[in-house]
Amino acid sequence: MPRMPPTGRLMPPGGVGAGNVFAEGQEHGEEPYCHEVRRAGQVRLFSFHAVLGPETSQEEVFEACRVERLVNMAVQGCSCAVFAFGQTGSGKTYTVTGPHSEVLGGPQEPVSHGLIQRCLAHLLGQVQLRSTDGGGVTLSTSYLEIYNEQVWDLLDPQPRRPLAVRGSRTRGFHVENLSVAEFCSLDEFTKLLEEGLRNRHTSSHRQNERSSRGHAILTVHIRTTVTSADGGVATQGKLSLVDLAGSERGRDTELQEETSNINRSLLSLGKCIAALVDAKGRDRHIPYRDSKLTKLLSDSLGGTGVTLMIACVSPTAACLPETLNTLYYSSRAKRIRARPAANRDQRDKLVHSLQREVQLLSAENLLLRQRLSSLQEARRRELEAKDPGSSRPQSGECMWENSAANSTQTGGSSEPATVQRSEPRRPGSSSSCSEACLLQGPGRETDKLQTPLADASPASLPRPGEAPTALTTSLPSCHYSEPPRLPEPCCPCHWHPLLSCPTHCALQGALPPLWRDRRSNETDPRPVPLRRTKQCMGYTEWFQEAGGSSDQRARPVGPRPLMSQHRVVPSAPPLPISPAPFSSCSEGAGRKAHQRPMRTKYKEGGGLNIWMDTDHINMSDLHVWVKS
Ligand SMILES: Nc1ncnc2c1ncn2[C@@H]1O[C@H](COP(=O)(O)OP(=O)(O)OP(=O)(O)O)[C@@H](O)[C@H]1O
Repeated sequence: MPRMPPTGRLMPPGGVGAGNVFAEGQEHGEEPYCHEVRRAGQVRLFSFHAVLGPETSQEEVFEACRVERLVNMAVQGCSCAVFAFGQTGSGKTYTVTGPHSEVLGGPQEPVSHGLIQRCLAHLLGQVQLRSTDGGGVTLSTSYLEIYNEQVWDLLDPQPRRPLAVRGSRTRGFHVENLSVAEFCSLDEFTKLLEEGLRNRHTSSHRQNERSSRGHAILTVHIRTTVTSADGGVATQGKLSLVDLAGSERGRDTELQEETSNINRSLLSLGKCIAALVDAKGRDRHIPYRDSKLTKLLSDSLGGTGVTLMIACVSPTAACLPETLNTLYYSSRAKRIRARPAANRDQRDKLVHSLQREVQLLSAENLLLRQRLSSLQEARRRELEAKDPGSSRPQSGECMWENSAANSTQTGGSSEPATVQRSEPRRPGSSSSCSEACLLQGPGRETDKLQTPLADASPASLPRPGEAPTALTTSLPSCHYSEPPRLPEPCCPCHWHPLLSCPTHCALQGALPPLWRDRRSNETDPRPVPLRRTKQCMGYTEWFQEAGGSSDQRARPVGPRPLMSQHRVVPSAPPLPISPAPFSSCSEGAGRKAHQRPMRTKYKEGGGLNIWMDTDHINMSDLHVWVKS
């Protein structure tokens, strides 16, 4: 296909070489073609993946640029883009949509179809193939123009005001309220395309009778749904066809503002390309925010997309500086390395993130169990060393009973009870609780706890005043034979394994603190402070909260329910986190300079940020986390 206007076919002596279209494809891997630019004996050599002369047909351009491959990738869920870039009047619009006169003046000859129509014909063929295989595909399109740094909806017949470009973590940069039209056939699409082309801003100037004054971006969204039973995933692919406005040296005062806006946004695009090529590592800054064009092309340029750039040049000697600019620009763009990846459906993404969460929690569980058993082992050895034969709990003894006794003795004083002062024994434990219960019980019982919690519907959750039957029946009777009396607290934070108590726990060095529930002591006249926010709730408290109606929860007067009676007390003893490798805090609070975020845990009613204290973690812990 000839890539130059008919007026530019004459090559003046000593003028620019004959190649006009330079296809830059990030995904091409074959031997590049070279293009020579000569002037006054000087030679500049550029290499491209394809160089197409003036005689090349539209069909040949489509094939040489291998646009079919991009369409196939878009069907598989990638974000693909095709840019036409170059000087004004060099044939960008012609390449992308075909000649103006034909597109807008009646039925277009198939032979002059541009890349857009050819891509769509191929795409519809692919969709048909897929639907015969049992997969569903939904096609929709949007068409916008960036004119004078304002975004206009080309599919809106009466656009009243420019649209805003917004950025979000999930959607990236996008245009608010942009119309998206669904289509099923090439005819339907052609109508939409013609409507869009009619709404474009064009002007006449010396180099082009009908020059585009803005950048046009046509985006085809390809959403696949899974209907086959092969376990495939739903994807959301995107194919963007971009007809950039031509770079030019503005002499015409009428078009001065348009020209400077065009040049400014092309300059921003050039800066982004340079930054993408030069910068290395994750911390690189790409100035996408400099213009709306770069914002909207950010995912195609530097994200997980694949981009093909078609550089159009004019062969006249007068255009040599612009030609060289275009060739430098596109040579640099060629050096961007793409990392194509399919965009999976949000639901699929969620499933994968939850699976990862489960993995992390399993690793955490394993780590905590290991720590627990090593502490128990150390304690047994210590006791054996002190008094041989007395360290193993006798039949009928439970290590936690002493703790309960201690708690009773202190009679509700706020002095913290620690293991150093007395041997802790689980409250309410019976004679059947053995050493194995201490070492392995936590794991078994955590599993038991999790199963009914996972299956519980809100209706099946216990209300205040009711015993949590589903849970109590699944646990050893020794743990629920009487209302558990919790050991005295040392600070407001509960014994959630991931919570740290910077003051008390560090001092005590053995047990993390337990939340002292003063409400269990009806004679205590002191007001009950609200110790923790919902964001910090452990699952046992969530269980209580979920069980009661809001009315019951908000009851201001009267005897308060004995919360400890409804509390599901996990049988695992408080974990020895001293000093704590993990700590948590609600959003934005408690962050220290030496703490680095590990991950975010999703919880209902708010987030729980988990931080890793790098000063207090040992390498084996780190290994587990990094590996997971
Ligand atoms: N290969 C070609 N064969 C025949 N005519 C062409 C060719 N390329 C471009 N033209 C004609 O040259 C003129 C300018 O082309 P076009 O509008 O596509 O340029 P452009 O690069 O989009 O310019 P601008 O940036 O100003 O919009 C048009 O009339 C178009 O039909």
